[in-house]
Amino acid sequence: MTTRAGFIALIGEPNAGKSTLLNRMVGAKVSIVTHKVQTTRARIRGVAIEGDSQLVFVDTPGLFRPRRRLDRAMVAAAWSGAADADVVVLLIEAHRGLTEGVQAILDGLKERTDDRKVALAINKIDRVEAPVLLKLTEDLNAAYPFDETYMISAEKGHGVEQLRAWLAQEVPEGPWLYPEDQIADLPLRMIAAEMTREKLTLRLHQELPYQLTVETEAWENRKDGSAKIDQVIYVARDGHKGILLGKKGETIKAVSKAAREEIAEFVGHPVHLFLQVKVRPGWLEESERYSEMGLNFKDGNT
Ligand SMILES: Nc1nc2c(ncn2[C@@H]2O[C@H](COP(=O)(O)OP(=O)(O)OP(=O)(O)O)[C@@H](O)[C@H]2O)c(=O)[nH]1
Repeated sequence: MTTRAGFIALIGEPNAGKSTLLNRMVGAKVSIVTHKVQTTRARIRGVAIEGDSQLVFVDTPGLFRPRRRLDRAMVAAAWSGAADADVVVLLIEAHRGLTEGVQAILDGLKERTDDRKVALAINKIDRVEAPVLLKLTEDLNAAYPFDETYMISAEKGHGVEQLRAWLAQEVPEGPWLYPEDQIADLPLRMIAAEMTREKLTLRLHQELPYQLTVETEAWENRKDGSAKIDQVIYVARDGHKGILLGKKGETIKAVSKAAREEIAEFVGHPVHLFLQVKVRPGWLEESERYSEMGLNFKDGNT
């Protein structure tokens, strides 16, 4: 059997219906954090199985919070946050159409240099008449060369199956990223590691060494209701350590603060986060590092 697996970034303005769509695609059984969707900013939001494909949904949390204007810089940052996605889905609202915010996202998409596929999903089609929808499809495809356009209603379920089937065929061939029995409940420690990794990505942008991973080594729930969490950031080279620490340690301090706040919000109690940077040249070859991330060890993973 040929399996496929990949990461999918669902992007869009606030209120576009990302959570609704995600929940529908993922289904209650395998969603991770559906009960806290609005407040959750874990990068991995859910895992869906479609035939022989495993679809791992990631998001770019916090970057599309309600604002009057989405400026280009923010959209660019959002894009770099979604950088490890294999496929991108831009979700827009049918009745709002090509807003300034959507335009900003399109501008951000155009700045990309890779050839990743991007699908357009026009959501909330239940709120508009057919002619409006056709005109909108035309306008949006004139504004950006989408690989596919789907007209959906995340709430009512229209068109969602088709979108999911397309995603299943677009993710790359390869072993599943999560063992089937782990999907229902990605361990908290892994989610916490993802959060720290995300803060590193946001802070370091292009500078971020590709060969980097974050692990939660220890998690101690204390009597006072707080948790002490120890995480290790593994880098492949000595030089990378300096980048991560920053001048007088200011980079790592800022990352630690941001990650601590986010993890605390997620778990709902105070957190003491301790980050350590370790150089381990061979970590990419160590299967243990992969299982710690909830991934299957596989060679040649790019
Ligand atoms: N009429 C209609 N409403 C929808 C549809 N999909 C989502 N909604 C509604 O749109 C609102 C926003 O949906 P969410 O899924 O929370 O949107 P989101 O993009 O995750 O929002 P943020 O978390 O703010 O980024 C909710 O009230 C949904 O019920 C749809 O297909 N039709």
